[in-house]
Amino acid sequence: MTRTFFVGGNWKMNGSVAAVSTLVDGLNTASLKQGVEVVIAPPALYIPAVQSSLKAGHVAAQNIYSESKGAFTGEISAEMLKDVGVQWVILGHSERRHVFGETDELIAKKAKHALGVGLKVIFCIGETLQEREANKTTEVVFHQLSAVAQVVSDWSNIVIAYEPVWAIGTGKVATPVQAQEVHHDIRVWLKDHVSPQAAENTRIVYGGSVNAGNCQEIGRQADVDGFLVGGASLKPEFADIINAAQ
Ligand SMILES: O=C(CO)COP(=O)(O)O
Repeated sequence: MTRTFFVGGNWKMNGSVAAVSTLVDGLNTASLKQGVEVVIAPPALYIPAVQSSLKAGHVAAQNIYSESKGAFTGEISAEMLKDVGVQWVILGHSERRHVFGETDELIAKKAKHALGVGLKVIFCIGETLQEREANKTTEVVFHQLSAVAQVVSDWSNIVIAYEPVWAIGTGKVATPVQAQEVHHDIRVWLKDHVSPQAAENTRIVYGGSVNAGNCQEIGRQADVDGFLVGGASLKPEFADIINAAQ
């Protein structure tokens, strides 16, 4: 099975009514390669606006809580996303892990809940610079993967985003070789710990300072099935990144 190239745009906590409209108009009028799965994750408040106007892709939430409803001030649930027609959610993003202290266990609980409700999950993993320098990259990402594998057996609605923490928002992109190495290791891990089918079919996308200049070469690597883009997804060059699909 060939894996459909996937390009996500994570807008993080950026945007305004005017900026959202400009960004969506830009994507709607850009000439985009066919056959690429494009998913945009705006701040939750702007999801309906993007959803009703974006032609070239789907919408994701940037987070959910692990419960369906109740006294969880400030949170939104997987059920609410389904209710308004959202299909995707990003979970385990490095900023959720490091700024908001989300643990592997909480992220796994959220993933299980989201998948159970019928959402698709962009599941982010990645090591810090300190961990990479201590040669702990695979140990860290395998641990992050294991937490989800313990509670989820069907990976068909998961896209794995390998986002090395040191490359996020820093301008320090992983080299194509570095990205390929970790993506390959993740695929082997899936084969050994989930199934050969999951290894073959699961998209593993790269995130961390992806831009129009570096996306071609990273996207050409055998185990890179797309990108999760932060800063550059807020610029016209996002269209070039979509068009870097192999
Ligand atoms: O965190 C990211 C996408 O989720 C990557 O962010 P940047 O592309 O801004 O480095």
